[in-house]
Amino acid sequence: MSEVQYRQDLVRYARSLFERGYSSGGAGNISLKLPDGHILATPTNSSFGDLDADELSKVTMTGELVSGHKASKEVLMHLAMYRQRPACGGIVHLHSPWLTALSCLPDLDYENALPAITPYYVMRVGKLPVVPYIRPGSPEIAVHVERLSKEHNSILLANHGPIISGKNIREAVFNAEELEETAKLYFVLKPYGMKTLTNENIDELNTLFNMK
Ligand SMILES: O=C(CO)COP(=O)(O)O
Ligand SMILES: [Zn+2]
Repeated sequence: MSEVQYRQDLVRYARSLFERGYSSGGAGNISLKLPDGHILATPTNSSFGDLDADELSKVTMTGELVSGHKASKEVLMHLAMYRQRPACGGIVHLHSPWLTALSCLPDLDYENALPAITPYYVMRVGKLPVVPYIRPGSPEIAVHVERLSKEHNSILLANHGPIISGKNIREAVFNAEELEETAKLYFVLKPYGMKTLTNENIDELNTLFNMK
């Protein structure tokens, strides 16, 4: 696949997320790993709805701009995740409504914000640890993300939103969609209580269908 195709992919997935309400205004950022080892990211303050493939920010693994517009203020957080997850090829950070609502709950379990309520959540994400609130763009977020990324492909930033990875941009977007749906189900079910999968159920899924 050529770099032009990677650029087109990023623009296409971003627009799809924008059109389905996963991102509004200039919120969120997306990146992918290019075959040359550099990272292609959304420029700071850009909208997922109207990205220009030629203006995307190309940065080195240490964050120096190679070409394009100034990168997202969260690029250090993305780089921290790529460093800890060598098989990761794409990352999505969103302010999607259900996950952001979840990130604001007073009684969040910081070890795992979402219980195992459905098989696809277990297969694609499994656990969702939480980083305490830190202002957007702070390099301190990257320190927490670096610490948690080895074990987790998705992390929730308190009072902010999720950062979700995958082996490529397509898988990262699929993981994001699954996670957002799971957060929505969690809120729908919360007044009624919910039955979660057992450890045996989880082990079976992880043995047969681990997509993380
Ligand atoms: O979501 C965001 C900050 O957390 C958006 O920031 P950028 O526009 O710099 O990517
Ligand atoms: Zn953000």
